Amino acid sequence: MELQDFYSSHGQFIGGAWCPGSENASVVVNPSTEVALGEMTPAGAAQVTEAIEAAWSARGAMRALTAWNRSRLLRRAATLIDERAEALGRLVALETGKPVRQAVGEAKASSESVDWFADEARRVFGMSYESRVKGDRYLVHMEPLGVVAAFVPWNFPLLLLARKMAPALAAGNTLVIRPSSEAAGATMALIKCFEDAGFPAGAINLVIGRPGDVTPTIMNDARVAKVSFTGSVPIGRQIVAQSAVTLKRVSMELGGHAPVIVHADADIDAFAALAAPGKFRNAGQVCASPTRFYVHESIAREVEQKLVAATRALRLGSPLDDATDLGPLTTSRRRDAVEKMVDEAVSGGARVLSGGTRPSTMERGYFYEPTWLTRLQPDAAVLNDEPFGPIGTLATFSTLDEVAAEANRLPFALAAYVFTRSLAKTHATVDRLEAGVIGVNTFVASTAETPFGGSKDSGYGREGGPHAIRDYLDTKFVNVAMPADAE
Ligand SMILES: NC(=O)c1ccc[n+]([C@@H]2O[C@H](COP(=O)([O-])OP(=O)(O)OC[C@H]3O[C@@H](n4cnc5c(N)ncnc54)[C@H](O)[C@@H]3O)[C@@H](O)[C@H]2O)c1
Ligand SMILES: O=S(=O)(O)c1ccc(CO)cc1
Repeated sequence: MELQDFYSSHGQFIGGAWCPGSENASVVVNPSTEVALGEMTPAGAAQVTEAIEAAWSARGAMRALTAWNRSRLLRRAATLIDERAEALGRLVALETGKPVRQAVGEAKASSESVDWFADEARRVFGMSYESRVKGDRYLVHMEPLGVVAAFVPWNFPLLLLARKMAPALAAGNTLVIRPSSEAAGATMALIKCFEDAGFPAGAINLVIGRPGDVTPTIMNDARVAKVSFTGSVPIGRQIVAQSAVTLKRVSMELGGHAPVIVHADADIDAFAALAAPGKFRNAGQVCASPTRFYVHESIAREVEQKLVAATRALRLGSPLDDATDLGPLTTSRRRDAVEKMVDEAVSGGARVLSGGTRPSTMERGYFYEPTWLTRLQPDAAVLNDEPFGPIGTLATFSTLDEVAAEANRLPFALAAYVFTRSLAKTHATVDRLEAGVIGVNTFVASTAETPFGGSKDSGYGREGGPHAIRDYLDTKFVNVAMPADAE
């Protein structure tokens, strides 16, 4: 099916039916060609209210499902996502510019996440314990919150959506989802997997619209009990402030600026082989992307040479080509922001070790060369603001005290990475780092079964792992006193 036909036949998903949006059409652009993939009609505020009403009405149908039923539905959705992974990945590649192999990997990881929460649905345990009054019982029930709103960004439109939908549905909630319009088709195709799995009508609602039409409507509606947001720190702050009006619960998965500490005893070849693809995965548009690389001064020269060589071996090109490692940035505003950061750093005296420009080989598209910068001024924007693009910075250190202070200097505390062969150094470094997730000798910091999230300005709440479902549950205490004349 042509993408335009898919946008027209799908669109918004409200109360179990696909329908067009009520607002003027907007164009979805292919970031690697700058050509329109098609047009879709965004949802207006009235449709967002309809979606909240549908989710509110479907609470009963979701509560009528047993945990085993919810588990079966999630398992079916996971299987469908897995079966459709190639098609889902292709949509992500077209809409966001992510290389197709990485995009298919994202679809598979989304399936794993839904599959993992299919099991979690059956492990929502309450408690029963002895009362301080003989014969009475204290019971603690875990219950769904009701209607949950999920705001999902464009950089991992499948995985980040799956990580919100799966625990919310496993716990028995209903959903109103607002994805980024940049990845409209990929999101619709993922929602279709849940529809085809057989969730009750109204349990899952999708509204793709402009923030001004969608967000205030959701935030001001007291029927929405919780909001889970992934995106930038400034928008996260706005949503937390707005949540006060109706006292919604909030989970925030915001930005990062991950430090990487490479100790003197690290395996340099293994590090360089992981660091180049790790840094430039999805063109650096990953909140956990490794960004500030601190290398022990005794190995700095060798690390720099090997890192630059490994980076030059990466293939930049069409996201639809299986051999591509690096596609374009997803939006022109991201490419422009990256370009500005690099140009300002260079004006301030930074040295470019590789990249530092748009590639001369690509005539169109929001491409930017994988870039390494060194000798940066401490106040350079790239060392302080999240680059969210293909830029890595290199600096040296001599002591753990010095590098730990530098790593923790920023208000972000999402991911951090450490490379060493020593267990003692591993523990000493990990203990000092402020981060929600830490990779030691690896850039894999998140799996379906492990908790992902940050603290400080990087937000709060955890996605993935056994902790995640707690954010979607309410606790009810029941004190069962025996009547004096009970039989
Ligand atoms: N944590 C992440 O995974 C993640 C993902 C995407 C973007 N970002 C952050 O966003 C920045 C760049 O992205 P951008 O140019 O799209 O920035 P942005 O701040 O405009 O938007 C970030 C995300 O929030 C959404 N958004 C914007 N306004 C919103 C609102 N009022 N209500 C609900 N959602 C809203 C957008 O659709 C997008 O998905 C990056 O610097 C990065 O910090 C973070
Ligand atoms: O692919 S993952 O490493 O699991 C991952 C983690 C965080 C984010 C948020 O940008 C995206 C992907």
